[in-house]
Amino acid sequence: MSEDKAPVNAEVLDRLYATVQARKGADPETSYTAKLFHRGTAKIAQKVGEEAVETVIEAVRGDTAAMASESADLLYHLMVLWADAGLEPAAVWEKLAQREGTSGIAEKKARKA
Ligand SMILES: N=c1c2ncn([C@@H]3O[C@H](COP(=O)(O)OP(=O)(O)OP(=O)(O)O)[C@@H](O)[C@H]3O)c2ncn1[C@@H]1O[C@H](COP(=O)(O)O)[C@@H](O)[C@H]1O
Repeated sequence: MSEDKAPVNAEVLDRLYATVQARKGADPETSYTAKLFHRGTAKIAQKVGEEAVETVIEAVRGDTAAMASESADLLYHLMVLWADAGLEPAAVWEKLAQREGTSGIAEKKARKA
């Protein structure tokens, strides 16, 4: 791998979010992200729902390559939804970090107690 190439790992999400943010106010004719912002929250939310459904369809079909592609579409549209709402990825990463080490079963029991 070349030295100057950005690493392909979860940091790609932070870079993607920065790109998405930078597209606010861009030309909807040349930027798909700007086009989504222009179409509004309901349309962006609809796209997130569609991509989520396409992802789970590929999971049930057992096509992991198609699932990876649909998952990328889903994450991209989710980033656009976050940016539209003014939600920073760091707030989500923090939630996940807070949950580290807590079993989902134990958490659910504590909620019901
Ligand atoms: N990661 C993505 C990404 N993933 C998917 N898509 C686009 O999402 C669209 C989804 O296709 P669909 O057929 O579901 O959508 P559609 O038919 O156009 O929309 P509707 O008719 O459903 O309204 C396709 O046009 C894909 O190219 C993306 N578009 C952009 N990005 C990232 O965003 C950056 C900025 O893109 P622009 O804003 O276009 O410059 C790019 O460099 C990428 O890093």
